[in-house]
Amino acid sequence: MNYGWKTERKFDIIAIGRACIDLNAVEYNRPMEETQTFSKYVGGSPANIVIGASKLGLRTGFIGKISNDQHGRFIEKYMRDMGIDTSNMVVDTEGHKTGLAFTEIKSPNECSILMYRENVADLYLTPAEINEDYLKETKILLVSGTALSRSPSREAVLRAMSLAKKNEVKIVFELDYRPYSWASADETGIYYSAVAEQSDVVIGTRDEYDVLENVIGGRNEDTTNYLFRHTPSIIVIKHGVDGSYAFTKAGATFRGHAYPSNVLKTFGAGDSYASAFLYALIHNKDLETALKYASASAAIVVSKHSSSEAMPTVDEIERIVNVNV
Ligand SMILES: Nc1ncnc2c1ncn2[C@@H]1O[C@H](COP(=O)(O)OP(=O)(O)OP(=O)(O)O)[C@@H](O)[C@H]1O
Ligand SMILES: O=C(O)C[C@@H](O)[C@H](O)C(=O)CO
Repeated sequence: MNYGWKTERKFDIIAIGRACIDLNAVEYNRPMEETQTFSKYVGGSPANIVIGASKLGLRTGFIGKISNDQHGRFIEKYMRDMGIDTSNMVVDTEGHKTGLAFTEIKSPNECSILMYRENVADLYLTPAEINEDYLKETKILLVSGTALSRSPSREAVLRAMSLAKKNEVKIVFELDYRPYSWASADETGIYYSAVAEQSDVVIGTRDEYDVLENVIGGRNEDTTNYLFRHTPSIIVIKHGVDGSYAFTKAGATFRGHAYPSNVLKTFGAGDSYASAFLYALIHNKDLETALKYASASAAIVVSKHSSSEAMPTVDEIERIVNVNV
C-alpha cells in the first residue's frame, strides 16, 4: 500500500500536544482514596504515541511546551533517551506547570484518571513557537485533540496544520477527547469537526466521534459519509474491547478484533493502538494488517502497569498477530 507520504523525510512522525506525567497507582484493585503509592511515568496521549512509535523503530519528534522544573526536565530527558527528537520542545518561562494524571485501578474494568491540568504548560504553546523548517522534515504531523481545547495552544496547532499542508506533510488527527479540558461539548464539536475535515487520517472512539458530530448514539456510516466529503482518506473508529474499524474513502471497510489479554487496566489502549497503527502504515502494510498490529499493541499495554513504559516492540506485536491468525 502507498499512503502518499513523502518518502525523503528525516522523521516519520512529529507529534504536537502535551507531554505530561502519569502517576499510576502501585496498589491496584482498590480506590484511590486507599492508594498510598504511585509510580511515575511520562504520559500525555501524544507523548505516549511517539514513545510507542519510537520503540517500534520509527523516527519521531515532538512539538510541545514543558515546565521549567524537575518534571519538565524528567519528561524531556525520558523522551530524548527514547530516541525522540526534543529540539522543538519549548521550555515555559511563565511558571506554568506540568499536567499530572493520577490513575486509579479499582479493577481491570473500572479504571479512571484524575487529572490536574490547571495552568498546564502544554496549553501555552504559541503559534510563534511553531517552526516551519522542522515540520518540513516529517512525513506525518500527529495532532492530539486536547491541544485544541484552549488558546494559545489551539492556534499553535492550527498554525502547525497549515504549515504541514503547505509542505505536503500528512495530518493524522487523534481525537483524544478529555472533557475536563474543554469549556463545553459544543466548543469541542466545532473545533474537532473543523480539524477532522482538514486531516488525512482521523482516529477516535465511537464516543469521540459523537462529540465531533454533536450527536448521541451516532452511526459509523453517518460519520464516514460526512468526513469523506472532506480531506480524510482513512477513518478509524474504535469500539473498546469490541474491536475497531478502518474505513477508506474508496469505500472499503476493515474490521479489527481485540486480542485476548490478561487485562490489568484499560487506559493506554488508545495510545498504543495509534502508535502501532501508524507504524504499520509507515511500513506500507495494508489496513487489515495495520488493525492487527494496533489491536495487538493495545492488548499488550492493557496487561501492563503503565502506558508509555509498557509500549511493545515489533517482535512482541508480531508474536501476537502470528499466533492468532
Ligand atoms: N480489554 C481489552 N482487551 C484487549 N484489547 C483491548 C481491550 N480494551 C481495548 N482493547 C484494544 O484497544 C483498542 C482501543 O481501545 P479503546 O477503543 O478503548 O480506545 P481508547 O478509548 O482510545 O483507549 P484509552 O482507554 O486508552 O483512552 C481496541 O480497539 C482494542 O483492540
Ligand atoms: O493522556 C493523558 O494525559 C494521560 C495518559 O498518559 C494516560 O496514560 C492515559 O490516559 C492513556 O490513555
